[in-house]
Amino acid sequence: MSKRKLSRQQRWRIEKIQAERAARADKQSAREAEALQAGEHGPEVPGRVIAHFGRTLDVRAEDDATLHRCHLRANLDGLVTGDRVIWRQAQDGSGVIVARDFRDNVLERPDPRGQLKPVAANIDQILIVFAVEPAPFANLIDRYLVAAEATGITPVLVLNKIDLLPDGGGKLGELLTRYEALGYAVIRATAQSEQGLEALHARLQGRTSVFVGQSGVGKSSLIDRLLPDEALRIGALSEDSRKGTHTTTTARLYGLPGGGELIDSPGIREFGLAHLDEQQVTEGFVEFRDLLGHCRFRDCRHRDEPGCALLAALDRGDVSRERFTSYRRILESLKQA
Ligand SMILES: Nc1nc2c(ncn2[C@@H]2O[C@H](COP(=O)(O)OP(=O)(O)OP(=O)(O)O)[C@@H](O)[C@H]2O)c(=O)[nH]1
Ligand SMILES: [Zn+2]
Repeated sequence: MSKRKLSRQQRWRIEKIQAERAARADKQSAREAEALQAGEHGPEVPGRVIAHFGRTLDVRAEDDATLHRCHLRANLDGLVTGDRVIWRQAQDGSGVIVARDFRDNVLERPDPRGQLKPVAANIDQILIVFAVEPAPFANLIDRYLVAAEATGITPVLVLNKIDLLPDGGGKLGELLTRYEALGYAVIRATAQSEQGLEALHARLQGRTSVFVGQSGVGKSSLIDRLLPDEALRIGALSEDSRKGTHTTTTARLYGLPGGGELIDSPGIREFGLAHLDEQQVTEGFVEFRDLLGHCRFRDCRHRDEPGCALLAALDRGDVSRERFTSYRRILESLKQA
């Protein structure tokens, strides 16, 4: 047998395997389509993914907020917590997801191999929690803001542990005024008392939020207060997921008793800056945006170039020294990473 013939035969085998695989997938789709057509499922209704475990997902019906264990139609993939979907209910209360709605946005995180993976979708705001103690190190808030800006999701600053704040607000008070002047919402909170969360409750109403922030700032304490009923916190879990290890890793959507929704997972809490490039960092500084494109050189890197619009704004005092230094430091740290 000639070499060429052999390779043709190999090709034929591969094609045969692929055809068989496609046929199997078609068959499954056909079975599903048949079941759907036979009226074994109810009408198409909207829902939201509140957790997912591979090809099995928990979906909350939008009309009555009931939870349903659903599986995916064969041709649908890559759903994440927070996705809005169209699904159909089976007689036993389970369901099949038939379509995914457009996403307003998606939060991504690098997997262990460094590849970006979506973890949650349709988030209205990223609550960046920091605290009086441990005090945020220089640039920390800017780092989070830049990372949040890159997702297109609105960042909100939450200063926790205000019970530990010195009279007059101290240095942190000044810092916050600076961010408020840039247009960021700043919420003051303390997990020490129920009244300490009033501003936070108001901000969470009617929105889907995630909490991020450095270790020890009180994210767990705040979330425990917001979801006081433990049953509520695990209420969404079905039998198998409670037994499995998924609970600690996958993102989950919780309805807050005071209104609003929270998507939470250890991975989301650690959301940071790892995967940004220089342009994203530059655009992540909101006060730079109107200046970008006005430098004399199109490829200006805003270091010491003549006619740099950013440096001119810095000289005029329109851009704060602290923020500009922070910008430089963040770029430096990207190079080292
Ligand atoms: N004084 C004071 N202490 C607080 C407040 N919120 C949380 N703490 C304390 O701060 C410590 C850290 O709180 P956690 O809720 O575990 O912080 P975390 O952000 O979830 O930390 P990680 O789980 O490491 O990410 C705990 O000892 C809390 O009791 C607050 O508002 N005021
Ligand atoms: Zn420039």
